[in-house]
Amino acid sequence: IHERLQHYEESKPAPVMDSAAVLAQDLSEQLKIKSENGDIKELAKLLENPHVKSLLSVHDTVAQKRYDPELPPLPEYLNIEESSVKIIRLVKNKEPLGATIRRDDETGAIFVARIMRGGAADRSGRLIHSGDEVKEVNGIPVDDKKPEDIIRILAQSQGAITFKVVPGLKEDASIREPKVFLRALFDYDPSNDSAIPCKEAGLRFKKGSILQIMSQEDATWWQAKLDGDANPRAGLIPSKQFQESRRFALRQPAATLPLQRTLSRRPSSEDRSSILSRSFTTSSSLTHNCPKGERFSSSCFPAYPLLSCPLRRCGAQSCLCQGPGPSGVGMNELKRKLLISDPQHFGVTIPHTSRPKKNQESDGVEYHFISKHLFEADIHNNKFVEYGEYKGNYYGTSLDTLRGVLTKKKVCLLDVQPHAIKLLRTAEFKPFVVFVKPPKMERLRETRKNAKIISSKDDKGSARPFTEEDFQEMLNTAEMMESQYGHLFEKVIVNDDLTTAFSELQSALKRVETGTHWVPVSWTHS
Ligand SMILES: Nc1ncnc2c1ncn2[C@@H]1O[C@H](COP(=O)(O)OP(=O)(O)OP(=O)(O)O)[C@@H](O)[C@H]1O
Repeated sequence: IHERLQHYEESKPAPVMDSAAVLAQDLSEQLKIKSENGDIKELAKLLENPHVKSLLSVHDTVAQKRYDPELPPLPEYLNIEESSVKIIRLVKNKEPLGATIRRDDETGAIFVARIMRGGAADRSGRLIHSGDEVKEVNGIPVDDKKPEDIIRILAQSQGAITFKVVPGLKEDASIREPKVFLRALFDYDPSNDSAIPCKEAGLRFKKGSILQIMSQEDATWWQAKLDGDANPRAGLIPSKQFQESRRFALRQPAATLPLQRTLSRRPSSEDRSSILSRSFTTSSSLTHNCPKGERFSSSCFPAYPLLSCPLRRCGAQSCLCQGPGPSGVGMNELKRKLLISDPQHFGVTIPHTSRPKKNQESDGVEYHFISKHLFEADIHNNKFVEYGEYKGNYYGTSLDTLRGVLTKKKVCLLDVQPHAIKLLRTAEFKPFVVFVKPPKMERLRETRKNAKIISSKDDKGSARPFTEEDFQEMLNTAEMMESQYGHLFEKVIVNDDLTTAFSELQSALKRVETGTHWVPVSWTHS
């Protein structure tokens, strides 16, 4: 009946009047006076029929929207506990009820542990709440039952289910909770999670999925939905705090990320003519403006969040950050291709240096040449996205040069270290961070057969063919970087075949610039 009536909910039939019973009564009185006609007699008889009278009375009740049952007053002898019992009838079809239960170890009482947002119980007008004590299900007392038995009764029931509950006192705070969106930074499968209170209620998701957090009422188990999922019912996921505490407990002593990429890069103008390869961090004497505790070292790994900060959909982004990628993986090659593909649309920054200008160089072309004193003052005033020192000279990318590219309405292509990405993750720069990673060893050997790497080990920085060690180092570094900084990357591109990787990068950028995508809420405030 419930399902059939739902059909009428859409057409919303409106009553012509809400006092049909009174009208029928009046009519019936008048018809009695003129009872000689056969038809009139029949109509009068019909209107006197108790079933018709009841039908019209029900019609009027519905038309007047007087649904609330008129309950008899509570008997005075009822004790407080009995007076707080509620009988609830829910209509359930094949989908799960959307509630989990728990048993109090001391008293054996069964409680509603949580109501899954958007589930059948939740949609039935929030009649049941977490914290309610369940006394009976379909007339069967549950105090001697295990939660599994009750779940079985519930799973087998269809149609109306009757609960007798003692309402809990706790207010359902989650109704007022704002719904937040987060990006998952790990894969989760509830069937492999021994800690989850109910595996069936768990939500499976993949790293990178956007989760709509429906309830954070429980500090350990949040309720979430996958963004865009038509199923209205939320599932359980470990809360941010809980997942991070578990990961912390399991964490291995952190390995040291090889300084290879940071230390192996060479001053650009000395080694490369291309304006795109303005890397300047080169020797082991390098110093970064990396905040304390965020260098590539074992003792100070950043706390890697497993769920991102709150997100919101937003339009185009202004700055493409590549990196940190392993040396030789092809970042400059991809950057060069992008710039050639649309020089009006993409731009790069020109670095600053404190080294003396060479004869063939011009200020503002290869570098902005400034004095060591001024460079140090700019470091002090946090004017650099990142900087380094090589052979006693400073090299760095300033925030102002980045702003200069952006004011020309260009997308700035930057190749920076993780700490710099963090610095740039603001409403002003809105970076889209791409991590370029190498393919498997066999494919590296195949694709890089004729490619040359610019050697960082010899000081002249000459180009030479890739060696097995280069490939291995590239793979190891990529793995380390992904595991430590994966949460900063919006897109991971495997640079196997260069043309394929390039078109993947191009279409990702196009999507970002033309469509909407998820960015931290804080970026959308300004
Ligand atoms: N997919 C690919 N297939 C074949 N060769 C490639 C591919 N990608 C890049 N290369 C070649 O590998 C070499 C190194 O590439 P590139 O200079 O772009 O790396 P990089 O990541 O910028 O290195 P570094 O950070 O050390 O400057 C170049 O000769 C480039 O042409």
